Amino acid sequence: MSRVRCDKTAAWAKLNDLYQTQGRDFDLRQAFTADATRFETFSQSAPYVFADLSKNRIDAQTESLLIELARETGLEQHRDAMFAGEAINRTEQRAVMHFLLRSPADQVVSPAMAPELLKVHATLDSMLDFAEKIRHDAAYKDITDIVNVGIGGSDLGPQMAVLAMQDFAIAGKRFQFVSNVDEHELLSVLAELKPQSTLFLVASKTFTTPETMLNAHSALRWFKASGGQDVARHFVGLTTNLAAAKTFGIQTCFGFWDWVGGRYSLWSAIGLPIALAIGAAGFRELLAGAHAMDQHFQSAPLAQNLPVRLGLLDIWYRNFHGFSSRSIAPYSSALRRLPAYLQQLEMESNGKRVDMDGQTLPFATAPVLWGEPGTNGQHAYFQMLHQGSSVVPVEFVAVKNALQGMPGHHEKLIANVLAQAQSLMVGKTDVGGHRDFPGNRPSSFLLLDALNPRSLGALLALQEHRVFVSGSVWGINSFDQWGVELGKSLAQDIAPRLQSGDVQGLDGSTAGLLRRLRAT
Ligand SMILES: O=P(O)(O)OC[C@H]1O[C@H](O)[C@H](O)[C@@H](O)[C@@H]1O
Repeated sequence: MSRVRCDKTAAWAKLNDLYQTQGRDFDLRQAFTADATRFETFSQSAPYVFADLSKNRIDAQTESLLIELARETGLEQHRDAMFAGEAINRTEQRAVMHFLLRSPADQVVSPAMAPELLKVHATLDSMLDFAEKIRHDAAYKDITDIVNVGIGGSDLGPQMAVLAMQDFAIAGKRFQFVSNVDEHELLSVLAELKPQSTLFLVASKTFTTPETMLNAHSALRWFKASGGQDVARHFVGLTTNLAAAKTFGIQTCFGFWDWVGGRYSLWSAIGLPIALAIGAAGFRELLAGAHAMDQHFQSAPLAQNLPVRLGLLDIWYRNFHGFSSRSIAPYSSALRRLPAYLQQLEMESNGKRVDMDGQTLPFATAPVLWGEPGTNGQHAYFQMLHQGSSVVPVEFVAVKNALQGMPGHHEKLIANVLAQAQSLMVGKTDVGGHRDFPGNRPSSFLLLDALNPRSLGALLALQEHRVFVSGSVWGINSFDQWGVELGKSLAQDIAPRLQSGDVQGLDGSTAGLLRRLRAT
């Protein structure tokens, strides 16, 4: 499919004019004064997620031009190509079908996808049976600790989701995540464990990632050295590379397929820690929430399509306002790893400066994504959000109904998230100097009725699709990650040099550091 580059479309030129004439000076406070229905116009209900977008620097004209831009760049065709199973990951000649992992077994799909859907459900069923066995079978009662060894997409998604689902997690089992090759991480986890009560999940799409392989081998060595007997019972593989897992000594393996990108893999076997925590029914709820968002993305008109509205807003801010970052502020301690998960999702997907054909793009792409849970961030970097010299759009995530074990806490949390979004926008300019808040600082507000498996699934699928939308308009391949390869191969080159001291061919700085590291 040949597509028009976004900056060559008529809509882009019109958006540019709009920005120069009105967008640059857009004032949120005036916009609310002028339009009593602004909240309704710029809020959007989607499955299990309500979004208030009204505190963003947009009006009806901006949104309609952004939609024109989406149409001109072929967003809908691109989306439909993904859902049709076409190989839209062109640099790796792969389909992008993580949505299939959450499609019900009786979903009508194309003849080409039907065998894949069968494999998905066969694996899902056996993985969930296994999870239930570990959770409830008397034979596995002794397993109290589950250690996921993986990195990147084989760590961030499951770790974030297990933490997010803490209110639903089985009692009596602890979940740990070892990702860093820094031995401190593995050592501190192992220090608390006994081999006979530990289940290791070696999670790696490729089963070649050096950090994961070293951590897994070290865990295996510890297991044997501490008297562990039955490797097959205590090590499970989650991978597309079943042969490599077998060579490692693993017998129980749950597979997935090359059409699942690492950062899109928590719905696959990589989600086993989540299933162990919340059970088969809970995991199916997570998938159902994501599937509902998939359907919304596929079928809602663009103007009422939440992933589309968010993704296009990202374009407006990045390419016209020039905002170079977005802060994500989940007002939920359970969602404390959401920013890290979203960093990989967005920055590994869209952190690219060439189009599908490798041509350099003359405009900016993925913003820097960063954040911490609220209210913690307020006592750290919110100073800059309120009074700093750069405007950073904030995305708040809040939960309406939460478990209320202690009086007052949830209300305080909600009062704070509302107050932050409000004060960023309204500002305060009657005092002068240090005490002035310029206001007019944009934010989006995502509200979940409750944080449960279904709403979490929907929230995450929403984020996946909004990243798809901006990547698609920019014309980049959101599904490869060549940018991580160079560092990997140079690390392989450097490792033996740390032993030999050979600095031949290295740049001056790396050579100098290597000499210093070897000096006695
Ligand atoms: O799951 P694995 O094959 O071990 O890969 C783990 C991670 O490492 C790679 O370098 C990629 O940048 C990530 O996209 C991936 O999630």
